[in-house]
Amino acid sequence: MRSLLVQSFSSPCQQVMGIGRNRKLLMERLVFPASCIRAVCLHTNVSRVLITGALGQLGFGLARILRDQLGHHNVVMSDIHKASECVRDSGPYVYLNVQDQGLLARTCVEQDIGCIVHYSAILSADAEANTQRALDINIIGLHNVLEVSRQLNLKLFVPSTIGSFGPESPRNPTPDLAVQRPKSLYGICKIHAELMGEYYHTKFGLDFRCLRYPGVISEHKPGGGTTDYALKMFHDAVTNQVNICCLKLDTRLPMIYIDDLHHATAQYLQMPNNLLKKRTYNIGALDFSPEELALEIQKENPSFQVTYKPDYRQRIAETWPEKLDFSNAMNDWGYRPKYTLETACQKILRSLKSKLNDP
Ligand SMILES: NC(=O)C1=CN([C@@H]2O[C@H](COP(=O)(O)OP(=O)(O)OC[C@H]3O[C@@H](n4cnc5c(N)ncnc54)[C@H](O)[C@@H]3O)[C@@H](O)[C@H]2O)C=CC1
Ligand SMILES: CC(=O)[C@H](N)C(=O)O
Repeated sequence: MRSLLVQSFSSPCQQVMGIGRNRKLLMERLVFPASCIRAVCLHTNVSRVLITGALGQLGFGLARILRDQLGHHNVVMSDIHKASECVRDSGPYVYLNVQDQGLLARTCVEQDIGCIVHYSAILSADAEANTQRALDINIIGLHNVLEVSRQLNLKLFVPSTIGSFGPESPRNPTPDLAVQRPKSLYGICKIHAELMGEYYHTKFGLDFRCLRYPGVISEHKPGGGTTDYALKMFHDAVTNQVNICCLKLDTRLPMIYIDDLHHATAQYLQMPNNLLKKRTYNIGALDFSPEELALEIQKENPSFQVTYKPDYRQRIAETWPEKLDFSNAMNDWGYRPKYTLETACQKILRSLKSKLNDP
């Protein structure tokens, strides 16, 4: 019984970690409740997932989903800052600067890592303001992660972005395969990541996986991205009711609600290699302009007002796609986003309001 339980637990993990096909076939015939599977996970010697840059907008939410699937202790969050108590209480957390290849390799060995989710990055607006830092983290950090993954035979997920396309790409819709001549430094770093990952896959057999994320909307505070204008709108809507938007009112961009993004990422990580026809997929969901977002927010907050004062971020945004074609992700591995602009806005605003009232 114990060995069957151990094998059944491995079903989700095994796909993330790339365990053998025969065990997978056996496991597919065994069905156990999730609680039982999770309990066994904690006591089994499986390799684990490391998330770099995990204290940003996306790391914690993905860690939560992967921990539900793989077991609490099998997902290690890492970043260069001190983690909050809430993060430290949630599971393993280590300091890790991705510019230090030795420390990265050592962390992977000591923590028994089988898969890296590489979230460390300098986003588009911040990269324009700090070229050297962006090159150090987005290029050198990526090279370190690729090399360590190759040397230790790890699975590697690196997100790309709508920013990897440029003004010469078809913009509505933008397919997976298109001309990619990005004009922002961030976009140049990300197309480099896509191409290097695919090169390592072809040349060294690295299990490299990449999704081109749209702008992510969530309750998170705005950070260094161009699409973070939307996060700022949500926060301003629940605090001072006025917002100055850094983009023109009709700048349409592809976006996604954070829960859809995390579920898609976790699902893609678990896909068996034989179902993947590509290593890099677009995942779209929503597309809207600042004006359309403001109107949606006004349905919940009628007194909310926006003034449009485009700055350097407008020049970045207008070279990006308006809408992504994500039919390959739907056909090859069953990607299905759930949230509409309306349902995502309601969820974000209600949650921000309740936090404001009960911090
Ligand atoms: N949030 C979004 O809308 C989108 C994000 N992405 C990609 O998803 C990934 C995660 O994005 P977010 O969480 O939003 O970014 P974020 O900017 O919120 O977080 C990035 C994290 O990287 C960490 N970091 C910076 N330098 C580091 C270093 N030397 N070593 C280790 N960590 C370091 C930062 O401390 C930060 O916590 C990034 O690769 C980003 O390019 C792609 C498209 C859209
Ligand atoms: C779309 C992205 O990659 C990011 N949110 C940014 O705006 O830089």
